[in-house]
Amino acid sequence: MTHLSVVGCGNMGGALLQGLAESGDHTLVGCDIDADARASVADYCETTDDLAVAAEADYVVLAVKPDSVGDLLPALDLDAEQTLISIAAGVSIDYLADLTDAQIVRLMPNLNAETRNMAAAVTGAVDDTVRALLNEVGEYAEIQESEMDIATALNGSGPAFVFYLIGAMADAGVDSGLEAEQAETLAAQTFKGAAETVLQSEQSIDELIDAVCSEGGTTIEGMELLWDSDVEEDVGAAVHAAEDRSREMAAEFADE
Ligand SMILES: NC(=O)C1=CN([C@@H]2O[C@H](COP(=O)(O)OP(=O)(O)OC[C@H]3O[C@@H](n4cnc5c(N)ncnc54)[C@H](OP(=O)(O)O)[C@@H]3O)[C@@H](O)[C@H]2O)C=CC1
Ligand SMILES: O=C(O)[C@@H]1CCC=N1
Repeated sequence: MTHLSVVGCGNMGGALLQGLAESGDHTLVGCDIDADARASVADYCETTDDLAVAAEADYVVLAVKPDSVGDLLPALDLDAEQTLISIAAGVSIDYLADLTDAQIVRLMPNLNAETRNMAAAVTGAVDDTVRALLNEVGEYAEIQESEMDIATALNGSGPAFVFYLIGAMADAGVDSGLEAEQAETLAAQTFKGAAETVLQSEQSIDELIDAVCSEGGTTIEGMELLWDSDVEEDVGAAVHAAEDRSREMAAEFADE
């Protein structure tokens, strides 16, 4: 039985607790200074505002804003038998190692943990318990720490980019007369199904696009507009803007 605590039960810490609560052989504690944040995860775990209680866990997920890590981590006072799992964007293992004796795992999760569809990137002292926890809430890739900035952009920030695209597709449906709720369901389910198809199919993305485009049909009209546009470059630029910011944040912490 793994004893896991999550310090910071906001958007991401809360999503992890929600996803983990639905399965697995572990006890969960959520620690937050904010009463509303504690209330939001009370269905999924024991809650506390006492850092000392969170610090009793074998695995401690640090899910506070990057700026809070420097004050909070020394206060947790973890030992070498414990594992710290930091999800803070831009905060390096070297920076964390100066502040704790614990084994250090650096994880870039995403908000889809709450539905157990998380895509995560992980590096550092990853052991089988960490792997099992990540398997419970989705898919993960073990990467080099040097790849953390692009992972932060791709799978950490990525849900926001996808939400935006779902919104744009749904808005087009509303423009043409669908009810907002129907349009959102159709757009979101289309993304969900297309993602599952990409994951399960042995065909390439281009082959899958081709499979939807009937000759002289509807899809090719939209695809030709997309191929002639800057959308592909713009989506790539959005990912790289987030990657650049992650690198910039890492440099700010390295200077501290
Ligand atoms: N949001 C996301 O999708 C993702 C976020 N991350 C990373 O996760 C981390 C958290 O982000 P996010 O969940 O969005 O942030 P939130 O602000 O939503 O959550 C952070 C929570 O931590 C609480 N907190 C602050 N100080 C303490 C403390 N000393 N003890 C206990 N709790 C405390 C905050 O309370 P209060 O509000 O009162 O300060 C807040 O409830 C960040 O480092 C971010 O880089 C990583 C991947 C995805
Ligand atoms: O926007 C952020 O900084 C965090 C990290 C990745 C997703 N949210």
